Amino acid sequence: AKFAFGMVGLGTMGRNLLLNMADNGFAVTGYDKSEKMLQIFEEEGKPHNLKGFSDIEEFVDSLQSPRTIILLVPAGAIVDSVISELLPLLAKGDIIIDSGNSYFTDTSRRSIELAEKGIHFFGMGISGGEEGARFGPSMMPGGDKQAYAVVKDMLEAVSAKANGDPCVTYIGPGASGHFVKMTHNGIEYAIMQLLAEAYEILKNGLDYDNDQIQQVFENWNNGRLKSFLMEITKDVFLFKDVKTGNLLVDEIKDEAKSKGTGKWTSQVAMDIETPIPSIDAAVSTRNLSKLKKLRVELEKAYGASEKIKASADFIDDLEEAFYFAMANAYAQGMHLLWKASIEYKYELNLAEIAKIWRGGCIIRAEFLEDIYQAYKKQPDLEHLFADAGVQEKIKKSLKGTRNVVSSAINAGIATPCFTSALTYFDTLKTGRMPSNLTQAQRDFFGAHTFERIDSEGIFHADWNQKNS
Ligand SMILES: O=C(O)[C@H](O)[C@@H](O)[C@H](O)[C@H](O)COP(=O)(O)O
Repeated sequence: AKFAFGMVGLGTMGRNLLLNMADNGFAVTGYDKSEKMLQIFEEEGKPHNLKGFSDIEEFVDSLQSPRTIILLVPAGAIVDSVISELLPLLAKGDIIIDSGNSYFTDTSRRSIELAEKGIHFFGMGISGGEEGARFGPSMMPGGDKQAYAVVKDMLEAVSAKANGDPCVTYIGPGASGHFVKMTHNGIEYAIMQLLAEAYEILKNGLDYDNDQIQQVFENWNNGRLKSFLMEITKDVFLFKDVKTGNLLVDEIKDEAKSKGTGKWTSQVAMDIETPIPSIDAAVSTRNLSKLKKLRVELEKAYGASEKIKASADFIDDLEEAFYFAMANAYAQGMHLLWKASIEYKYELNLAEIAKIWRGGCIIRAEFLEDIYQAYKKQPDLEHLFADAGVQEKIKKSLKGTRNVVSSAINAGIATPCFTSALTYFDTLKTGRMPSNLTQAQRDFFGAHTFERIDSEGIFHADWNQKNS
């Protein structure tokens, strides 16, 4: 019998997703040029008697029609070369699903090119890492709505479940799936940066040792800050380095790497004028962390940060500040999706996106239930902070947040993500901003014109003229 689904790329993610599909009773096969990958796949696939191919023609020929081929290969040119290898072997109505972290404009180009050839193309974000792929990821497929019917049952079966709901839904047309995944990663960067800043405040601001730090994250994971990233963070502070006997985290270089999805999110947000400063701060801070030599030199020149003069309830304030800043990171990401849906005509359902992010993905968290309820209640909600339920919680966290951010600033402890969240919030809730002065200055030095508050029209003033 022919296979229902085929995977190109038998790296860990590709293999794990195939095993997950086989566990759910789907007839699957895989293709990879590397005999080694094929061997590992067949070894791991023994319980299901899984067989793969290193010959692409045999692979395509083994699939039932319409053929559904999932690509899990590195983003970029490799995706295009795999597609051009497959194309001559495919027929109208066949489906290709690119599940790597592809850049959304590449996905929209590919979906247009392939549609002209009668091939249905999906750009599908998959989140949850290797573990997620194996036992239940969150998936964000965008592409041809009709063709989605062919893969819907399979995706729902293999996906993570949150309150019994599958963590997958049809996201929208074209590159909407990869756009949503990119934004997911932007939020992921911000939450990870917030955890790093909380760690810095506890360690260098309050002189907490690793056990005390572990306890704080453990407590937080038992409360409203419960999340996948909080969970792995509390476990990181328990993980010993066999070599030194110390915690492994203390043996790791303080230089963060990145593969680009966070940067893309910030770049697009700038392009469509929807500020996401907490995510920008996380991207910039990873880049600053790479300047190790300069940082050490400047610490010598200017001195290190000081201890925080912490009030008795400072740890409670820190929990409030984390809640506030975390909410800001999600709110900025959701606002970017709201704007992108208009800008790129993605018709995004923000409630459904929050719903599928409640399980399986890296940013899964208790708070996503609040986000889901807010957008379910008001599907056209422009900004999460306009939701009454969220407003109450945000208001309660403000006092603690201001105390933590000002204490860190006074101690010289860098908190770019906490601070940018607070300044973003304070700017966003300012009805009359000082940008009238910016307009005056632009018109003064560049005749860039301005609008008046009392009448329609575009105005320019002769700023050098003496007041009569
Ligand atoms: O949702 C996920 O499963 C992750 O986000 C996944 O996509 C990957 O781990 C990131 O791309 C890492 O990104 P950086 O290397 O840029 O941190």
